[in-house]
Amino acid sequence: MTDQSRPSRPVILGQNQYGKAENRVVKITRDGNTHHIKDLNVSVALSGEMEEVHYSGSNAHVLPTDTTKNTVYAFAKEHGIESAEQFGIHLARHFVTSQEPIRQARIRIEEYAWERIETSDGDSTLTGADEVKHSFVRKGQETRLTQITFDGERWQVISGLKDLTVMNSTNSEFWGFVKDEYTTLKEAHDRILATEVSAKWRYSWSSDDAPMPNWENSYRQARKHLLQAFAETYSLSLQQTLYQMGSRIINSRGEIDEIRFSLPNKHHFLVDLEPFGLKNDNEVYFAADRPYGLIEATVLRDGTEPQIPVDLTNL
Ligand SMILES: O=c1[nH]c(=O)c2[nH]c(=O)[nH]c2[nH]1
Repeated sequence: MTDQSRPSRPVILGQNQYGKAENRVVKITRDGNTHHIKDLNVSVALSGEMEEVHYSGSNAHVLPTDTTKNTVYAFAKEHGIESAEQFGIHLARHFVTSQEPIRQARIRIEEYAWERIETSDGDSTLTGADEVKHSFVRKGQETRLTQITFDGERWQVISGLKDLTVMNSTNSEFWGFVKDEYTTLKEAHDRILATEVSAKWRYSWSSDDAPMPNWENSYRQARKHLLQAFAETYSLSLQQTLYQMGSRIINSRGEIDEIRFSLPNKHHFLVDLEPFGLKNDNEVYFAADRPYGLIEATVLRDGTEPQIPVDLTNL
């Protein structure tokens, strides 16, 4: 618009940008039995000739934010995610070169790092074809917790962890569930299973007359058994995985009698890429943050009384 044609306005538009923020894209690459994860949070901000949509509401220059979201997921399939930089460059170039009014694209990406869970040598219940490398723990330390109570005579020690995020990119199904008139969930025979483990375990030690457990070693071992049980369980529900994690700890650690889990089911939905002529062969997922299923239970040694409060959210 030239200066002559621009209507004079008492209030003018300053810097502006728009796009879809925080597109949570998870890409699984299957290299035979070995799976690789790329887990990104991608925010798109576009700017250019966007005066009219602000002044008059004309959308003639507006590529919908919904389209920018679809582009992120379609590009994950079409171009893969080699690195956050390569992926962001692809996207930015696409928006600026394909849409005349768009003069600048800013792509911000957070990448969440994952490392493989080392499985146990002999304990695994998986055999042969099941033994895929598909289990990951998110990098970054979990928070370790403990609560000590003493009444002058008896001790109660409850320890545990929170924010330990784990994912299996296969070996998880969910089907055969109750269906009523409101049920729309499709049965899943190969889904992602991901959760952020919050676990509190109670030590049987309660008297100064008994030897104290080695707290450092016990924590390390409980964490290890929990992770290995997660990785080595072929899961038909998160509830089953929860029980497996708890029973592995109770069976392997004589000093622990009870364990309480709170497991959010971090849903990963397959993105429908059909509208873009692309087949999504269990590769590109939308990682939803809410709502989430919340699976909670106590697992305890037979013959012991539960003592961990059910709603112990923070120690
Ligand atoms: O492992 C699961 N347990 C459930 O109870 C449940 N419910 C649901 O919708 N998805 C799942 N997944």
